[in-house]
Amino acid sequence: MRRWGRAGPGEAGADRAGTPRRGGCSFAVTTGAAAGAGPQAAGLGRRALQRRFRLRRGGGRRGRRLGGGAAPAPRQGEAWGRERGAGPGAAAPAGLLTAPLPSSPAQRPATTLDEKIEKVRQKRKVQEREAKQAKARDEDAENEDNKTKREESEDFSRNEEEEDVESQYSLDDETIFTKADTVKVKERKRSKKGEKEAERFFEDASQYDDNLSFQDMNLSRPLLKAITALGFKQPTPIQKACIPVGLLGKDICACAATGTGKTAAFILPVLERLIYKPRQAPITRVLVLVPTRELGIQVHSVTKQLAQFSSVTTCLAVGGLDVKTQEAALRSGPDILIATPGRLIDHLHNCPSFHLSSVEVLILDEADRMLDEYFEEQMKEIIRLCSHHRQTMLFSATMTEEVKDLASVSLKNPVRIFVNSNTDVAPFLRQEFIRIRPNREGDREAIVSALLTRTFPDHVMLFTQTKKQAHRMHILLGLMGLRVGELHGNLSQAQRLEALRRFKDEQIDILVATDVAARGLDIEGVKTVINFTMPNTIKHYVHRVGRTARAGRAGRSVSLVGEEERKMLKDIVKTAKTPVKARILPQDVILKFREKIENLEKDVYAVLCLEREEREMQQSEAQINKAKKQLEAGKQESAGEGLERSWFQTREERKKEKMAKALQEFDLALRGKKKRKKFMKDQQKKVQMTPEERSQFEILKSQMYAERLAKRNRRAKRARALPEEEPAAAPAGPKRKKKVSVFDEELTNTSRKALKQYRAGPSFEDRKRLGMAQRRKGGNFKSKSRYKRK
Ligand SMILES: Nc1ncnc2c1ncn2[C@@H]1O[C@H](COP(=O)(O)OP(=O)(O)OP(=O)(O)O)[C@@H](O)[C@H]1O
Repeated sequence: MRRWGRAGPGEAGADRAGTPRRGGCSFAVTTGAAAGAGPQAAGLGRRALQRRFRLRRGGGRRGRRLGGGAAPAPRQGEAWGRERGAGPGAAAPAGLLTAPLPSSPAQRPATTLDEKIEKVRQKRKVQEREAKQAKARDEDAENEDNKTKREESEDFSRNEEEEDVESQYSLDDETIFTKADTVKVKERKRSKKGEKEAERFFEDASQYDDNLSFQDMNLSRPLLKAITALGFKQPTPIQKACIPVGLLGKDICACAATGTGKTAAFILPVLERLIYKPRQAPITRVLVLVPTRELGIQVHSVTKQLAQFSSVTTCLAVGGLDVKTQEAALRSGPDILIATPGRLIDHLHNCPSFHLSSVEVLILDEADRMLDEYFEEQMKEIIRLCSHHRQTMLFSATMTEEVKDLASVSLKNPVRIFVNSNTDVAPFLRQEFIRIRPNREGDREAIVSALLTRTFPDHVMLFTQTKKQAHRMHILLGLMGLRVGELHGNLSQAQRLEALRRFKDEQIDILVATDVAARGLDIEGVKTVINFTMPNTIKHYVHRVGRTARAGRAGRSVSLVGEEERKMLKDIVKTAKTPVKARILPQDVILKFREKIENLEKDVYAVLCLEREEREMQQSEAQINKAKKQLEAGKQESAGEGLERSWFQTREERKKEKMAKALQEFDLALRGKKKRKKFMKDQQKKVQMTPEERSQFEILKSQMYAERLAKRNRRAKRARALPEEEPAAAPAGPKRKKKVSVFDEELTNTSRKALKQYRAGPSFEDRKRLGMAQRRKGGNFKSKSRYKRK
């Protein structure tokens, strides 16, 4: 039962692609700047035509599966395409959003990955047709009577050109479709210990008035109008709980499941405050920090939609978009600033008139991520620069409860609002798992391909652990004839946004992504999330599967679980509120797909080769451009224009800092058994380092240990702690007594008698003996005496 939801599809505010409605927003300008994004390649037009041809004929696998009623592929270049004046199929080269490209070879159009895949597919198709014709000719020679039959077949093969490709790359074997997967309910093993009560360390307002409506919340008319325009009928539980507390100006630490409307829960009270108490001068009063650029764009878009009937101004400052435009927008003092930490610090250091001392409200969306080690230094810097008298609000679906983790934002009497526990998945999510046996790890690609071809053909997000994996899956699935895109950190910002847009506009059916797309993204209509491998932590899992089953809708996640990932699966089953399912694919289907993938390996290689060639070309062109730019910069510098931007932390610095921190902890851990044990435990709990970082850390660790050891050996030792020097191997023969000097004897003799004598000073006989000796040498006994005491 849905208790809340939108008023209906296609209503106002449906545009969540980040297209702003009002001017003055940096995103609008910068996306506009990206307009030049490469021309639309001819290959794409051909592809669209082929697809239309296939649908018209009612043939083709996809057409059949969709009941022949599938709409033709959306016209490329619609929506954003018109605004940006670019063919969406063409990915913009890196840096396009940040600087105008010089007019020279770099403007040479690059082909997209999809075009390369299509090229390889076409080539393969020609080869196969030729092979088929050759085979037919052989048969013809053998049997003259079948001549007419052969002609028919050739005719057919010419006409059904497209069908050939489909059957080769997709599925010629009908059993693959007819044989269904088995789905069983997974038994839940309840923890005997029982659930640990959450530590209650500040005021708790997790209980909310279920009958509260937006009208009861004392929100201004412009906000109520915007809420209606967005199609929100009832507030969601987190909105019911948070908005009244937020309006009181209290600090909040909130947790609610994915897709339950946390963005509106923190933006609405803030907008109300800004409308109620208008600014005297143009200053930034609200700062919203988010971990990823795409999320920044989305939060900015939601904020603009909610503020559309008020005079509140907003600004977006995230990486990958034009710096100069953002600087200009910041100088105008927007009321609300939405930013990623890195770009914000960049502006704070390089834009003299911009500061955070006027910030009245600080919001951390995905707060647990913002407070983890990755952003630690940047967050310290930002919080240092913010006003002390501010309201702070923290939101996440996996909100931490550890006081020490929250300490850095110095919350003042914060109110804890946990509508869900921090391991709860979205309420209408159906979770499925596919077991990968230890010796069948190589089946993952085949299983995912089978799922996407047979069961979940569209509106799917496929999460992989690495960028390389994501890229390979894009190629592989593309070669199978599926409409795929990829989203990860190896792409330029323009390419990332383009992939997202194509997925939202249903130009592609499957988006292969890394964890960069796991948090916060609200893409309407995602039906299925597939995990190629389980993520590192349950938190990551909750966010990944949270890309579906949003806003009261149903969704499904299918995760492949290897032997090593079973522990996480057990934890998920334990905390699940609805039964978790186990899906089993028929073995012969998996085998069929394995075979298909093996046959496609050559084509994958061909696509990779095309990519490499193109990359090399682009690199040399980029070098030429760089040299050109340097020449120009030289001229500008001499004209006094070349001002360098200063950076808070370079990537290298951040890496070094991370390493230094780990080493510091290790150093501490060396000092005691207890600390060492704790350190080891903490290390296990922490998010894993990359293999390179781990090996570097291990090297540094051993170096450090050696240094400590050397230092310890160099340290001056106490006489009594000195180890006895090992006597050299004594020569054979009678033992000779070692001659000990008086000096040695006196200094090393620690017997009670000798010490007493030392304290009492030299005896009369000694003094006499030494005095005589001194006088003989012509010295003064008193001043030169070895017994002289201080
Ligand atoms: N009161 C409401 N009624 C109907 N739909 C709503 C309401 N509030 C928010 N939504 C919609 O719910 C969807 C999810 O909202 P939002 O992105 O804020 O979720 P979230 O809790 O921040 O998710 P995540 O944890 O993944 O970041 C959005 O499409 C939003 O428009």
